[in-house]
Amino acid sequence: MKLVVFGAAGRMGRMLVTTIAETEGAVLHGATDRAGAEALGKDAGLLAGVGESGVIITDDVAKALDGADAVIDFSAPAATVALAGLAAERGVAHIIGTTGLSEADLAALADAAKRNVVVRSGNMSLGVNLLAALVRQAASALGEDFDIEVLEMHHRHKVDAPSGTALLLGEAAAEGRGITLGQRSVRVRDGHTGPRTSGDIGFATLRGGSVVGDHSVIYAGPQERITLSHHAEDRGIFARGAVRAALWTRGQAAGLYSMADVLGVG
Ligand SMILES: NC(=O)C1=CN([C@@H]2O[C@H](COP(=O)(O)OP(=O)(O)OC[C@H]3O[C@@H](n4cnc5c(N)ncnc54)[C@H](OP(=O)(O)O)[C@@H]3O)[C@@H](O)[C@H]2O)C=CC1
Ligand SMILES: O=C(O)C1=N[C@H](C(=O)O)C[C@H](O)C1
Repeated sequence: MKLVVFGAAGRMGRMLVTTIAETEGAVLHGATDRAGAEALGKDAGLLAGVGESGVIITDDVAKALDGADAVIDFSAPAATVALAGLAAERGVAHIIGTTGLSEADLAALADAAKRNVVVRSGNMSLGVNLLAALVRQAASALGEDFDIEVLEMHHRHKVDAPSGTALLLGEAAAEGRGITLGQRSVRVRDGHTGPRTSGDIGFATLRGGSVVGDHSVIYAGPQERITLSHHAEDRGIFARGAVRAALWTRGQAAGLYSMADVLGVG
């Protein structure tokens, strides 16, 4: 499969270039980054530290997509939405790891998925997608006397909150409870908040240092507490999931898929 890495100079972009070089059946076909980025004109493999790839990082996305099978995109919301249209026009499958997407962004991606194969997940790792299935199951088994709180910590450079993974886990808990997350989520608490409303799903965000990604779902009940957690130790887990998703798209019908579809969990 001929793969393009969009946002190739980023933390995940460089990890993706490395993972593609290590994956049988995957070939780096193109690498792009933002107009004006310092990395433009550099070899993507050299920048990632895996040796010369012969693929030069460009801001000409249309040209990079030419002849490609899939594009892997861990960038920023506006860039992801713009790319969705370009990829759909060319029939290049779109693997989306970008988080911090608004409702309008998600609607635009769903629209592109009517005519293209799109895989989107707030977390591409096997562990988190398995955790989501466990979170759903626990939420369904426990009643509203168990308060659900989602806690996450990430590195100091992360720009969106709550994390895509926290929202994915919150959605899983809401599904287990048979409720709509948007109507019951509490994403910020500050000042005199009053007591907790039974049935809400709360979120708490920590930022600092070089933490790759820690997530816990806490079920706080009367006199007991259950915690389900995942600790990401290396970005390679996300990149391997994304490349696996790209290989999985071969022969799939147009549609919006999740990592649970790719991994067969959940
Ligand atoms: N789903 C998952 O499993 C995971 C998701 N993520 C998500 O992936 C995204 C990227 O994370 P990370 O790699 O740490 O961030 P970085 O900031 O390191 O990388 C983002 C890259 O995208 C580039 N970019 C930004 N805007 C554009 C644009 N308009 N066109 C082309 N390229 C653009 C950036 O360029 P520049 O720096 O010049 O702006 C940068 O090279 C985030 O949303 C993060 O939450 C991260 C890890 C796992
Ligand atoms: O920005 C990150 O780094 C990460 N983002 C994703 C998220 O928002 O959950 C996935 C992972 O936790 C790392």
